[in-house]
Amino acid sequence: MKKSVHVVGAIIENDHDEILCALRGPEMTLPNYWEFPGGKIETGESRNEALKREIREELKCTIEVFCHVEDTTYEYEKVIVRLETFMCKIISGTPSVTEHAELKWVSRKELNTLNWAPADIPAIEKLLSN
Ligand SMILES: Nc1nc2c([nH]c(=O)n2[C@H]2C[C@H](O)[C@@H](COP(=O)(O)OP(=O)(O)OP(=O)(O)O)O2)c(=O)[nH]1
Ligand SMILES: [Mg+2]
Repeated sequence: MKKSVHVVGAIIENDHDEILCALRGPEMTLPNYWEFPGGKIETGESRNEALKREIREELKCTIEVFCHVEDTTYEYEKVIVRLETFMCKIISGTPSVTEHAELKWVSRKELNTLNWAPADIPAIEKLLSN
């Protein structure tokens, strides 16, 4: 049976209506796709706790988590991913690259110019339409 993972992704928006997009590296699973920073929820963690921990680990900054945006399940070749995304704001620190190949701030209307991981498409559509 295929492995299932439950993942939280942070849609981090700044004061210029730009969203922080992260490029997965060539050695990661789903290489060279853009995603929202975040990762798998660990046992006993809430989604909020998992998101804050992942962002501390991956971007070295602290966020506040706001509204839930999307809940999508996507079946990849080897894994089934349930991705839940939340609007977030940075409350301290500046995002720095630790695991990703690149981080960039992209305006909402230009989000569709990036090659997003398939599980992210419903969230991207929502962000484009708001
Ligand atoms: N963080 C994150 N993961 C995503 C997104 N879209 C999407 O399909 N994924 C997939 C990629 C991975 O297969 C899985 C978990 O992501 P992850 O790579 O951040 O978690 P991890 O470090 O614990 O996992 P791994 O690379 O060791 O497999 O979810 C997204 O927007 N953000
Ligand atoms: Mg991650």
